[in-house]
Amino acid sequence: TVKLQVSGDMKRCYDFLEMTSRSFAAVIQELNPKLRDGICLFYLILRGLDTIEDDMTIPGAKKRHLLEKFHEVIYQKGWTFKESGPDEKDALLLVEFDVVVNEFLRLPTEYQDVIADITRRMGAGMAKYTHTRVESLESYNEYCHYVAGLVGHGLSRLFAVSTLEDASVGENLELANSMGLFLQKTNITRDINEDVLDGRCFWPKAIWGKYATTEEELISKANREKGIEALNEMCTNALQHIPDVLAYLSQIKEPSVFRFCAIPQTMAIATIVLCYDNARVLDDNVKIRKGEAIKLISQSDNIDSVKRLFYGYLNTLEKKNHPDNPMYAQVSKIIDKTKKDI
Ligand SMILES: COc1cccc([C@H]2O[C@H](CC(=O)N[C@@H](CC(=O)O)C(=O)O)C(=O)N(CC(C)(C)C)c3ccc(Cl)cc32)c1OC
Repeated sequence: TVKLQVSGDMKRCYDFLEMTSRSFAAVIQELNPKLRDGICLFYLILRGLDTIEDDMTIPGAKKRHLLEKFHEVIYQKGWTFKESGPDEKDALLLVEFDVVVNEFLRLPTEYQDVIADITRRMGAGMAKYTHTRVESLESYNEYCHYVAGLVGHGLSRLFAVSTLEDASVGENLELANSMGLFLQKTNITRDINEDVLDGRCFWPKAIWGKYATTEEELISKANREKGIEALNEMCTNALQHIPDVLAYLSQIKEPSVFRFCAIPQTMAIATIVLCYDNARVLDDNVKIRKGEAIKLISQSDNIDSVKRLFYGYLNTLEKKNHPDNPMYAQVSKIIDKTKKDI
């Protein structure tokens, strides 16, 4: 019965994975068996942390304690959390978190150590940002490091520990950090309308504060010209990570690991280029069309194809980048530098 119960828990973990993000769940399930369960569990533990961070019904002090202690909780058999707010979309994961703990404890110790280390550092970083706002560019990069860059670090170390990738992949953590920052900054830039309407804003005031006095004014129709200039500066800030992203992907050799890493990045370049100079971002949550996403998934299976995709999106960006745009010079510089790497 133990065998049956054990496989039942991992099956349940994959059910949760599919509930949280269907498209990405499929890519994780296609990973090499040496990484599949470890990354599924890492993803669910991060999702658990994220659910606590996002839950505005949890009082500040209690939330900070939960975030800072989460790296210990993942070792506690039977641990669950049944106090999530009613609207939390991933609350069920925390209600049944004991299933994730059971499977986490069955991972090789080396995998547990990486996952626990990242969970500890991310939880501490999230706790800090429950009472600190993202104002300067430095705090923007630090916040994105905590919530996304560290995921890049942890995954790169798991790739190396699995021996599917070179040990060097788990050592050059600057490139790994950029993999997280490009994804996170693209999401933050794209989600401005939704976030401001939710009463949150992850755009650094050092950028938007030059174009508006409040977040509401930033997305208002009355202030539209200035809003677009702020949007273009946010896009430019995200675009600066592209050279590191291509350098990181160039070192990944195992096919299933490559696709796992490349698909989110090609989605992100398509999204950030769509957002550039696009007023609709301030009114709506813009997403690339389903057909384009399907094309990207099918063409993100080797570095030459990914470089070709990036080259194509940089050409689209070039056409959207006009000399009268204040970001013109910076964007041109990133395009030229990246095209030289391709
Ligand atoms: C080397 O680094 C990576 C390599 C491959 C994938 C990711 C990264 O990609 C997804 C992709 C994903 O989750 N896509 C969603 C769409 C979306 O959320 O925008 C989806 O396809 O549903 C993503 O977005 N994040 C969330 C963070 C960005 C915060 C790290 C994420 C969360 C947990 C894990 Cl284990 C991995 C990732 C990496 O992380 C940097």
